[in-house]
Amino acid sequence: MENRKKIGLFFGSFNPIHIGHLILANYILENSDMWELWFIVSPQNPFKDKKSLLKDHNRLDMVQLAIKNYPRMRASNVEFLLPRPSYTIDTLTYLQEKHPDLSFSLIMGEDNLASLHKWKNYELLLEKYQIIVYPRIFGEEKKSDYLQHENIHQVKAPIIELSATEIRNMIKSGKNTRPMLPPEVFEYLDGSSFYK
Ligand SMILES: Nc1ncnc2c1ncn2[C@@H]1O[C@H](COP(=O)(O)OP(=O)(O)OP(=O)(O)O)[C@@H](O)[C@H]1O
Ligand SMILES: O=C(O)c1ccc[n+]([C@@H]2O[C@H](COP(=O)([O-])O)[C@@H](O)[C@H]2O)c1
Repeated sequence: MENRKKIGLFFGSFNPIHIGHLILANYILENSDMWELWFIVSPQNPFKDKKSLLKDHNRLDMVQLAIKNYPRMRASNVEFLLPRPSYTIDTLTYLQEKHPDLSFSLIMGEDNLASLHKWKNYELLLEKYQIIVYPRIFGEEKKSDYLQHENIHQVKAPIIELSATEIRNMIKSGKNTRPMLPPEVFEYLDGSSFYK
């Protein structure tokens, strides 16, 4: 019988964190036996376009601002300190060794599950960790073969189809993004030149 405290890990670049992320995180905390949910801010990925990617610490700052009134959410910079590119299995292994008293699960959209077979050591990841999968509207017609796996748990979280890319584009063209961002994140960006 598992009696370690459960922690849900939500990985992303959070460039910036938006209300889609926050609504999902809150839904999972309120509808599961998770003790806490940790946002793992991914560092600048050398394989991705860096042009509009803010520095690691700016994205971490925004996550911290967004969750300051959510005591069961935390922001983690663990991947800033690990070798790059960051592979999820390596981060999970590191965290599990550092916190043997905690039990980590991965939170993932259906879109990411569809490409899980391309991830580093995905079989090990599936075997050792629980994965919570939430719905996304995405192009892939075929549902993942792993949906039936015993370590995959589907949740019916509401789908708020916002993307950070859309928000960055709106800021660039001078449009109002206030309703899409946590208020503290809106203020942080509004007073800066980021994405403009
Ligand atoms: N609206 C949303 N609702 C729930 N999950 C989301 C939403 N948007 C993105 N995610 C998921 O959150 C994680 C982190 O997202 P990420 O930082 O890549 O945001 P994004 O909005 O997809 O960014 P970008 O548009 O820059 O690619 C990813 O696993 C992604 O699939
Ligand atoms: O470990 C891997 O091989 C791996 C491959 C692709 C993506 N990921 C993780 O999935 C997270 C979301 O990926 P993406 O491409 O939707 O930004 C990202 O933060 C990575 O931590 C991990």
